[in-house]
Amino acid sequence: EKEVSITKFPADERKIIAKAHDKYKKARAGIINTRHGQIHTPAFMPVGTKGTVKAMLPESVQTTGADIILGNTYHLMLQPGAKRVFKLGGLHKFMNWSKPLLTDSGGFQVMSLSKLRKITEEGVIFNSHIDGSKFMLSPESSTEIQYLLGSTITMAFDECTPYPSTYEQAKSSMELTSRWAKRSRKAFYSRDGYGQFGIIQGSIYNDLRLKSALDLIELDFEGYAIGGLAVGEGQELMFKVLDYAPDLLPINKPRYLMGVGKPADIIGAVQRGIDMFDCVIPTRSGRNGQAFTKYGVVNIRNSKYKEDNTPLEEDCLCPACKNYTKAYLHYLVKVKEILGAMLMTWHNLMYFQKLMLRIREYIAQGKDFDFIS
Ligand SMILES: N#Cc1ccc(CCNc2nc3cc4nc(N)[nH]c(=O)c4cc3[nH]2)cc1
Ligand SMILES: [Zn+2]
Repeated sequence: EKEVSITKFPADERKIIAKAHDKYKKARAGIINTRHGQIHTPAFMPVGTKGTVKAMLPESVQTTGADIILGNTYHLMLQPGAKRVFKLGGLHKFMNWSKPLLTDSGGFQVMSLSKLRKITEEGVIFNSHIDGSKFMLSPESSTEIQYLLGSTITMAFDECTPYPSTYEQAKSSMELTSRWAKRSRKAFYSRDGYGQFGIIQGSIYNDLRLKSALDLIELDFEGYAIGGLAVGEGQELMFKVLDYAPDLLPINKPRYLMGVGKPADIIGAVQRGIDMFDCVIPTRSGRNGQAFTKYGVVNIRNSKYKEDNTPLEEDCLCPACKNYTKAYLHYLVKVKEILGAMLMTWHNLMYFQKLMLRIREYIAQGKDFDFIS
C-alpha cells in the first residue's frame, strides 16, 4: 500500500482542545501514520523486550487494542543477534507482529542490566549479563542493529542521566547525549513510513532540558522522547519536568515519555502534552498477581479471593473476566500455573488500552478526563 511519512498528525484529525481549565489545553489526540499501520495517540505500547510480550500471543496483544509494541536492542543483540533476525526476515516476521514496532536503543538497558561496563565518547563497552562476553554499543551500532531488526521507530542512542544528578553531572551527560544524537541521526537509513526519535535529557534542570531540545530539534527527528524520567525521581518531580519540557518540542511531532507508567502517571503526562508511553507494569505486575481494575489494584494472591466466584471486572471483555472467576485466578497464580500469567497479563493490557481509548475519546469530545484511572 502507499507508504506514508511516519508523522502526519492530520490537521483535521488533530484535536487540540483549548480547555477552559489550562490543565487540559496541552492534551492532544492524533494519528501517527507509519509503514506498518496507524498509531492512535495518546498510545500505550506493551513491552515485548525479547521479541515477545511475555505470556501473550501477538494476535492476543492485537485484540487488546495495542497499535504498537516495544522491543529492546540490548536483549535482541545478545540473543538471538540482530544479523540472525535480519537473515530470518526481520523482527516483524520473526515474532509474527505486522503492526508498528519501536525499539529502545540499548543504553538504558546496558546501565541497568550488564555488570561491567565502560562509557567512552565512542559508546558503551559492556559484558553480556548472560555469558559475560564483551560487546560495544555506539550510536552507529545501535542504529544499525535497529535497522537490521526492521524497527518502525528507531530510538537515538542516548545516555539516561541517573537521578539524582548534580547540575554538572546532568550537563555533561546531556551534552554526550547531544553528540550521540547527531551520530545516531547520521547513521539512520531513512525510509518512507519509518522514523527515528531523538531522546532529550537534562534531568530536572530546565535550562539543560531546553539546550537538549534545541540540539535535537536541529537534527529534525520524526519524533522526540523525554528520557531521564521514571528513574526514581517520583511523580511530583516528574510532573514538574513535564510542566516545562514537552512544550520545548515541535507541536506537530509525537512526544514519547519513556518507561511510564501507572494509570495516574499516564493521565498526568497526557495532560502535559505527551502522546506515547511504554511500561512493563501491566505485564510484569500481572504475572506477579496484580490486576488493574476500576475498583483499584486487586492483589489476586490475597486469600480473600480464594472463594470469590465473581470476575475481576463484570463488564471487561478479556478472557479472564468473560470466562473465569477471581477464585480461579487466585488459584492459578498461587500454584504458578502458566495460564495464571496469561490471563492476568491479558486483563491488564486490556485495562491499559481501554484507559487510552477513553482518554482519546474524552480529548476528542473536549471533556475533562483527570478522574479516570
Ligand atoms: N514493574 C516495573 C517497572 C520497572 C521500571 C520502571 C521504570 C522505567 N523507566 C524508564 N525506562 C526508561 C527507558 C529509557 N530508554 C532510553 N533510551 N533513555 C532513557 O532516558 C530512558 C528512561 C527510562 N525510564 C517502571 C516500572
Ligand atoms: Zn478483564
